[in-house]
Amino acid sequence: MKYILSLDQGTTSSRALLFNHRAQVVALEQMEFRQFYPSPGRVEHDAEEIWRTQLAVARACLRKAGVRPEELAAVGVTNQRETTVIWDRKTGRPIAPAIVWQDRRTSEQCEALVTRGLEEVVQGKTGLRIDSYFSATKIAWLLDRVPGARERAEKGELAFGTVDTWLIWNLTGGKVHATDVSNASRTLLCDIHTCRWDDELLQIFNVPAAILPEIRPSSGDFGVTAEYLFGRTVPIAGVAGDQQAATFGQACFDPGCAKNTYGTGGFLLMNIGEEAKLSNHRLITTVGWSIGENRPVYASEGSVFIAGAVVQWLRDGLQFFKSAEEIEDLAGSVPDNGGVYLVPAFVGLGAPHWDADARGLMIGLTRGTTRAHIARAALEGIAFQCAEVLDAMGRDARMPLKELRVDGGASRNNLLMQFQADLSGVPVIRPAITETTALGAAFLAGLAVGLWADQEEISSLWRVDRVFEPAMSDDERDSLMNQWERAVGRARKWNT
Ligand SMILES: Nc1ncnc2c1ncn2[C@@H]1O[C@H](COP(=O)(O)OP(=O)(O)O)[C@@H](O)[C@H]1O
Ligand SMILES: O=P(O)(O)OC[C@H](O)CO
Repeated sequence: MKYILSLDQGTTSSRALLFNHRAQVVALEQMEFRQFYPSPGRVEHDAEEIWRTQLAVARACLRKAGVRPEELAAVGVTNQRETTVIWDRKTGRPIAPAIVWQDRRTSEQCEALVTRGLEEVVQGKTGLRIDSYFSATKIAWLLDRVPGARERAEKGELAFGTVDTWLIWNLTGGKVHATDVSNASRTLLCDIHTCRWDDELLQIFNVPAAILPEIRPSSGDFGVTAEYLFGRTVPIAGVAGDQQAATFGQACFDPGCAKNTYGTGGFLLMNIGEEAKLSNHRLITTVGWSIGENRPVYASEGSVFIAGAVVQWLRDGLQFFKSAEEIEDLAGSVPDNGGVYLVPAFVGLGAPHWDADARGLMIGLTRGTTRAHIARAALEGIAFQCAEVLDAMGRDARMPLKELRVDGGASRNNLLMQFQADLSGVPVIRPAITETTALGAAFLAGLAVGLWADQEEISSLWRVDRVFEPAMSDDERDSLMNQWERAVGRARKWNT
């Protein structure tokens, strides 16, 4: 029996999962690590702690399952995206804390680039917006602030990587400095049409080429693990950013197939095929993955900043209930929202509004409003935001969405899933294995080493747990969406 060890390095925890050839989870280990908030808007990680926890859970996972390293067919890596690490190639030590994707310290630099009129050329090449979310301005910030760093980077003494690259470097004992196309496409430095680093972009963002990793296909050769880590070498054969990996793990192989992850935030990705079409509706275009030498597959992406986090807020901030699951019964105890709308714009609004100054609001309150109505409005607010992104995706792709595949903690909520199906007018499908991120990396690795023959075989491993069919009339849906849009209109630009 052969297994795939999948390393899932997320924003708040490092996880390792072992999958067998039937794509079943054999063991899972997880460790949280520290978040640093040195000042408002800044979020940092200790890259060495990321590596330590990742290695620890990988070893613990093998121990727990009683699987020997020689039984591993390959290792897959998937990761929080955009987070930026720079280290010394000789010592392997980071020159500064990692700047996390949520960190807004480079917002001003981004605004300056937009003012210089560079948005169009950057969007045309990268599919992204000029925003501090992505890696490029984080790299320049580190090079300009850490004494001597820029000079050392130009001499080739320093290495940059997103978290995948950092893990691969450490897994291979410093032998491989590489990233995959999906992670490269999140840096603002990669031309997504050619999947190469682009000189004009490097110049715009002031990043020296000598610091960059090699870009490789997501399913392919990333070297082997150093012998001292697991007792023998194992090929690293699949690498992808976590949202792209989840899309692969959901077997969204056909254009028009979309997935939504309902975690802290919501990440919607739709397969748009082998051409990097840009969005006309304020979404971003990103590389999904590439298999060996095949053309890459692209995805349209919309991020909703607050999804499951609104449930956490009701639980911890307002003490509505003790555990997140309880929201379903509370919200289900009333037949509808009673006219209440909750726009969870706690940190502004993401796609498709991109309004950093929007703030949360609750509207439609009457003397008859109860906690149950508010709980229901909170769940509905998650679905409304996702429906707006889906609508933008549908209009961009000019193809009707066939179904929405879901995963993430809040996808366990049946009321929410039914409401999402009702609003979107398409079936919402929850798979049997909801560990789709780790599974996607495992699939990419397994394909490269021949554990699975092709994507058809993978599709046959993906199984449905439950389908939520839309059951709402068009009139009712239109009227709800209309009210939601009015509520969003009032939340926008509040912080100005
Ligand atoms: N039954 C539920 N109904 C609604 N939200 C839930 C439920 N269970 C968990 N959540 C929410 O899902 C989120 C956790 O999901 P998870 O996929 O683990 O997120 P992340 O990977 O972003 O940490 C939390 O924000 C939590 O409030
Ligand atoms: O680690 P997650 O699941 O919060 O995902 C983070 C995303 O990759 C950020 O773009």
